[in-house]
Order: sequence, then C-alpha cells, then structure tokens
Amino acid sequence: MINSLESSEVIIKEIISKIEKSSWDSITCQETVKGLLKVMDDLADFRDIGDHLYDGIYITDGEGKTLYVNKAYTRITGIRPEEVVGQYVDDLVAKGVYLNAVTPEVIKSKKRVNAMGESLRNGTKMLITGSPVFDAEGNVKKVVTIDREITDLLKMKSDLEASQRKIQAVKTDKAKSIMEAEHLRKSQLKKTLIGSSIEIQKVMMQIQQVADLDVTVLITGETGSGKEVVANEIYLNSNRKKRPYIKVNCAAIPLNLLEAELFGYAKGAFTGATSSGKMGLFELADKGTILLDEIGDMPLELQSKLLRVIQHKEVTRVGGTKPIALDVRILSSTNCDLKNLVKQGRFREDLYYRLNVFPIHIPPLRSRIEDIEPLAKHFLDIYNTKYARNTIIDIPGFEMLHKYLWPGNIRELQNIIERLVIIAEQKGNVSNEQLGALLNLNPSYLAQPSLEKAGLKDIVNTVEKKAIEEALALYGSTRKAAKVLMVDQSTIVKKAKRLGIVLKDEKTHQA
Ligand SMILES: Nc1ncnc2c1ncn2[C@@H]1O[C@H](COP(=O)(O)OP(=O)(O)OP(=O)(O)O)[C@@H](O)[C@H]1O
Repeated sequence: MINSLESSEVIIKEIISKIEKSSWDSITCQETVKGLLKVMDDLADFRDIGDHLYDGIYITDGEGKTLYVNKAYTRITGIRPEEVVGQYVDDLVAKGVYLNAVTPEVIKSKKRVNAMGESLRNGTKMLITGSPVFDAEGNVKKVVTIDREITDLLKMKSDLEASQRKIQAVKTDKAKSIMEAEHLRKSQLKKTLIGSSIEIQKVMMQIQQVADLDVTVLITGETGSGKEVVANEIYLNSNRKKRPYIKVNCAAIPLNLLEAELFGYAKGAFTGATSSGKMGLFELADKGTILLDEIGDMPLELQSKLLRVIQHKEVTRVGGTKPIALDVRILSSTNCDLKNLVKQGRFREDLYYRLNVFPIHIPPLRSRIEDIEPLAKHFLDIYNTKYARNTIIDIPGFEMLHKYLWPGNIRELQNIIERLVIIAEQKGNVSNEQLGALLNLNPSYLAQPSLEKAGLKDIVNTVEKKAIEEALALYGSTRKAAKVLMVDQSTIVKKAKRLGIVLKDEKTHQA
C-alpha cells in the first residue's frame, strides 16, 4: 500500500467494475458509477493539491495510523510514503524512523501541538504543528500534521544575527573612533605644548582634568614659561571653545583705564564717555572665557569689583546702577607670588582663594632640562621654514643649551633659536661659537654647581668639565681648546676621557 488515498482509488475502481458486472438496472448502475467517479476525481484533486503544497502534510487516523503524506513531506524529511503509510506513528518511533512525534500527543491531549524537529535522515530542521480533526461525537478522527521547513528561516535568522553583530561592530568601531578622535584631540594638546619632562606632562594632565569644568584656574610660573599657552589650551579643550575668549593683560592697561576696560561704562559716566556707554571686556566675554594675565598687578579697588563679578556672576558698568548678568569662565595667570602679595596686603585673600580653585604651576625651563631639546627642535622647525634655512644644532650645541639657566624661559629659548637661524649659514650646522656667543650674552646665567649639593672634588670636576666642553664647543678641536686653556692637548684628551666628555669626532677636534 503506497498511500491510503491511492488504495481508496483502487477500492473504488473495484466497486465500479463489480457494479458494472452486477444485475443492477443500467440507470442505477450509471448513477452510482458516476458518483464514485466524482469521488475519485475529488480524491485526485485532493492529492494534487496536497502535492503542490510547499509544507509537508502528514495525516493519520484517530489511532495514529498514517494515511497520507504529500510530496513536500518527502522532500523535507527524506522519508518516502511507502515507508510510513499504513503504519502507526508509535511503531515508527519505536523503529527509530522518528525520534519523537507530535501525533500521539495530539491524540492524547485532543489539542494542537507545536514542536521543533529535525529529520534524522537529512538533518532538515522543521517547525511541526499537529492539529486534531474531530468527528460528530468529538472524538479525534484524524490528525493533520504540517511540517514547515525552517532551515532557511534559521539561516535567515543566523544571517540576521550576523548582520546585527556587524552593525554592533560598526557601532563599536564608531565609538572606538570617537575615542580615538578624543585621544587625538588630547595628543594635539601635546603638540602645541611641547615637552617631554615629567613636569610638563603633569601640566598637560591638569589641563585635561580641568578644561571641561567651569572652575577658575590660576596659572603661575616665571615669565616666558608658557602660562598663556596653558590658558589657551584650557580654552581650546573646554566646552566654551566656540564662545568668546578675551585676554586682558592687567599690567599693560593704564590703571585709570583698567576699570572701564574690564567692566565697561554707562552713558555719561564721565566727561568724554560716549553717549551710549561702552561694553567692558567681561561683557564681551559673556558665555565664554576671560584670561586675566598679570593678575598680581590688579589694583586693590578693582580686586573688590572683580570679587563681586565672581561671587554674583554680574557686572555693573562704571557710573551705572543696573547690574548685568554674566556667565564667564575666569582664567588668571601671574608670575608674582600671589600668596606673598596677600601677606603684604597687596592682594585680597578672598579673591586669591576664588581665583585659585584649580592652581597650575609651570616650573621654569632650567628645572626641566629634558624639554630644552624638543622645544629647540620645535623652534628650529618653525624658523627654518620661516627663513628657508636648514639649521641644525649638534650634540655639543644642545649640551650648551642644557647648561644655560634660561631666565627668560621658553620665550628666551625661542628668541635665541630664531636669532641662530638668522645668523647661521644657509645650510647645515650652526657653529658652536655662534651659539656660545649668543648664550654668553648672559654668562652669569650659565649653570654653576651648587656648594650645598656637591663636594670640592665634584665642584672642581664640574668646572673643569664645563671649561673643556665649552672650549671644545667654541673652538672645535682638542688642540685649539688646549691652547686656550693653556694645557697640553694630551691633558685635554685624558681629562675628557675621565670626565666622560665624548670627543665625538676626534678628527674634527684634532684638525
Ligand atoms: N610648552 C611649550 N611648547 C611650545 N611653545 C611654548 C611652550 N611654552 C611656551 N611656549 C612659547 O613660549 C613663548 C612664551 O610663552 P607664554 O607667552 O605662554 O609665556 P607666559 O608665561 O605667559 O609669559 P609672560 O609671563 O611673560 O606673559 C610663546 O611664544 C609660546 O608659544
């Protein structure tokens, strides 16, 4: 028995042939045969429809005996009709054709049952839905099970998951690139603020810490040490960077004008005042940042007014009565010892604390000599480009720069490098004589060994070493250096060896 539908057809054909051979009158006979042929037709149609369905159909009777499977079922499971039709599902499970089956469960529960399955033959994954068909008494007379292949669906799902993972990866990449951009932004900071010493790295870290916070910052350091550069970096890295940035040098504006410059004046405030009045620098800096450079030079009366601006976040113009609300971030800088000024009664203590919420101190260049070489190279790049030169400083040259005390700090280094580039030959090294001559303009600023830190032997060694290095740097050879220092050339060579002076190019020195 291939399929119970086909067997029904066989039975009907047999009945027809029996009817035709029977003694029934021809009209009854014809009618019955016509009816049976119609049933056969319907059965054929049913089989056709079943075979054209994309999902697998598995029909059993109420006992679980397999009546019909369509072509799609064979396609999906690899099980042919002749293997299962006429057999009970329980037996097929026992034989190992199926691992488990929904039909017995449907018969038992009289309810629709859903399950996921996998063909043991070809591994196809299926969504299986078995539904009961009831007779008039409510007994299960058939179970129709639909097997829907979901391998494609699962593949689609895994493809979807893969693309979701890709999208996630892109999102993560985007987050990563944002982080990288941030990192780049921070490293840009290092590019403007040249230096590799621990001291300057600490300053860079402090800038990063405070830039985005709206607190007041007091930047201290000797003249030319980079206070304005640090203030600029704070502004550029803050969330006010697209807002105004006003710099005021409190020492450069005549005292009688400073108040009106800073706070503005109302119309008719004084003779000569414009009729409409004038905005002060604080008002111009509204929503942005103001840098009060040389804050130590601000007169006491103005200090009180500045304190009010900070405390009440408003300014009253000179000669005015109406306060104007302000939102300004205040950075200030000084090379004075403000604390000392406070002690002397020249700077208001309350203002000092208001300005000094976050202090940044820039150490002088002489105490961070690791920064001299990168800074000098940075300025060489700038001025070589500006003057179309190719000036290089060699190792003895840098050694000279290291020994200098740099009272004018980085500004002085910058000026010296610019002058070097200007006076150097069109190409090549700057001569050490030229460099020495420039630095010797301030001989008292050449570093001396400190008596407290060194013993006599060390002091003698340091002085000897310095003298030999300088003579070598200035005169270029051990012979000339020996002559200048009034000793034998062999003494210079021996001492150089003992003192760790590298005679970089013996040939050059002995020429
Ligand atoms: N770390 C640095 N990297 C690169 N250039 C720097 C650095 N520090 C300072 N400079 C340069 O040195 C010069 C002096 O710096 P700046 O004007 O910021 O010093 P300052 O402390 O504000 O001086 P002053 O107290 O005289 O106002 C400027 O040309 C500045 O660009």
